[in-house]
Formats: sequence, C-alpha cells, structure tokens
Amino acid sequence: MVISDRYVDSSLAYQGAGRTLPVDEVSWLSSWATGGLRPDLVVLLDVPPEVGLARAARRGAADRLESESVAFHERVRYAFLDLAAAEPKRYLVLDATRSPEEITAAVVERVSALFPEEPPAHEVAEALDGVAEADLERRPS
Ligand SMILES: Nc1ncnc2c1ncn2[C@@H]1O[C@H](COP(=O)(O)OP(=O)(O)OP(=O)(O)O)[C@@H](O)[C@H]1O
Ligand SMILES: Cc1cn([C@H]2C[C@H](O)[C@@H](COP(=O)(O)O)O2)c(=O)[nH]c1=O
Repeated sequence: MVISDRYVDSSLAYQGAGRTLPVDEVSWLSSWATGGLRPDLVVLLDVPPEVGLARAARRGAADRLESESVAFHERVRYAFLDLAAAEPKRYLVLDATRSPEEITAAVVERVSALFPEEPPAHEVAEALDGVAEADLERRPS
C-alpha cells in the first residue's frame, strides 16, 4: 500500500483552478509525469477556506499558497469537490471540521474495505503445509 499526502489532484486544483492555468494542459502534463498512475482511493479532507486558513495561521506564518485570497481557496476547494463528484467511488469526502478521531475512524473503515478479508487460519495453515511439502520434495535426498 502506498500512501501519498497530495498528488495530481492538487496540481489540477491549485495550478489549474487556483492559478487559472489551462486544466487540460496541467492534466496532460501530470499524466505524462506519473505514467498515468492513479490512486485507488483519494481521501478529501474538506473544510471551508476560512477554517483551513485559521488552522494554518495557528501554526505560523502563511506560505505562498496560504497567503492567497479566500476566492482562490474557494476555487481550489470546488475543483477538488468537482473531481470527487465526477468519480464518487474513487473518492472519500470527509467533513474535516469533525474531530481527528472521527476522521481517522472513517478513513480506517474505508481503507479496510479495499483489502480482501484475511483468509481463515486453517486455509493459511494448509497453504503453508503445501509450500513445506513442495520444498521437501525439491531437496536432494
Ligand atoms: N480535524 C481537525 N481538527 C482540528 N484541527 C485540525 C484537524 N486536522 C488538522 N488540524 C490542524 O490544522 C493544521 C493543518 O493540518 P495539517 O498539518 O494536516 O495540514 P497540512 O497537511 O499541512 O496541509 P497542506 O497540505 O495544505 O499544507 C494543523 O495545525 C493541524 O493540527
Ligand atoms: C502536489 C501539489 C501541492 N501543491 C501545494 C498544496 C499545498 O499548499 C502544498 C503542499 O503542502 P504540504 O504541507 O507539503 O502538504 O503544495 C500544489 O500547489 N500543487 C501540487 O501539485
């Protein structure tokens, strides 16, 4: 499992919608740069810009993007939400004004569903026996 904090969607939202660069070109370039690799699941932690900017301000001086206008951050937010709305099965949109504990629980539940259930213990044991027997058969006597 590979977990990435931000990826191509941020380029579409920040450089495309935020900075109003041509989204098609940002999309094409991102796809070229990543070889078309797409996440199985995108978790979108959604907050109104005022909430996100207030949180960011509490941890220190604003960076270049945080210094942008609320209108810029609104465009970024709705670009993310549009991407999610276009492919709801590949996105988990969470209201990130909720507590970290609630958000964690929602993410764990959704990520767990991506993985098949562990096989029953007796199936694991049988499979391991099979590997051991095959290994013995291959050994010179
Ligand atoms: N659910 C939450 N409730 C309250 N505060 C939160 C919550 N989630 C994050 N924060 C706080 O908001 C601030 C920013 O969050 P975080 O560090 O996750 O963002 P970030 O990954 O740096 O964002 P960016 O990728 O935009 O730079 C942090 O100070 C964090 O403690
Ligand atoms: C991938 C990517 C990121 N950004 C911006 C968005 C955030 O403000 C920062 C990343 O901050 P973090 O604290 O390291 O998560 O970068 C962007 O504008 N375009 C992108 O493609």
